[in-house]
Amino acid sequence: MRRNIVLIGMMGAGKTAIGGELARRTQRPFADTDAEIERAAAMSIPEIFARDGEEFFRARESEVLGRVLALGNSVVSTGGGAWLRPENRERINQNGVAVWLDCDLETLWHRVRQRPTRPLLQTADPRGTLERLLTEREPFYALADIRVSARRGDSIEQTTNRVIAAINAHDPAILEAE
Ligand SMILES: Nc1ncnc2c1ncn2[C@@H]1O[C@H](COP(=O)(O)OP(=O)(O)OP(=O)(O)O)[C@@H](O)[C@H]1O
Ligand SMILES: O=C(O)C1=C[C@@H](O)[C@@H](O)[C@H](O)C1
Ligand SMILES: [Mg+2]
Repeated sequence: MRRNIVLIGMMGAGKTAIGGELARRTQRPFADTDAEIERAAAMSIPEIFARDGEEFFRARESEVLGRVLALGNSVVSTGGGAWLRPENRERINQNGVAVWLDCDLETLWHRVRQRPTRPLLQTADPRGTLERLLTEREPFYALADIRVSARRGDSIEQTTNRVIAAINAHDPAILEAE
């Protein structure tokens, strides 16, 4: 079994930020599906959504996810919507352990409100959209093997420590030296 550690959760939960730190701490390769999609397309995510639409983006996301999971023993940060596709959940569960960074609406909003990089939030009421997405998605995120609450007051280092502790509590073999 390839024990990837796969971070899932809402936009702004810290998947990219925590994933990078977790990879450094656990000495694993790091892959971020959003960054890989942007690199392969040589376009930003808003540009991909604008030119080719969300369905096209989701298809590229599934491809990239499959490719990075196949590397094995990596830390993989996903985009906020990746976990919602059943085929992606199945792939993640087959190739690693899913860690949900569970973050409250206020913290998410505080982090994403300044940035125009999330096309799904380009609506008349972005905070309301974020709240709706959180409500719709939470039951799916809750299917993850491991849940870590990404609390607002915690530093990236503190949250990473809690992710490592939660993985060890779930199955210490995941982080044992290979
Ligand atoms: N304790 C913390 N944990 C995580 N991120 C933090 C923390 N404190 C500040 N941040 C900042 O909040 C932002 C979190 O956004 P990040 O891009 O990591 O989220 P994401 O889950 O990858 O979102 P997306 O699904 O859009 O890719 C970053 O700018 C990060 O530096
Ligand atoms: O939550 C989502 O559906 C998304 C989150 C981002 O990571 C990007 O993957 C994209 O903006 C879509
Ligand atoms: Mg990210």
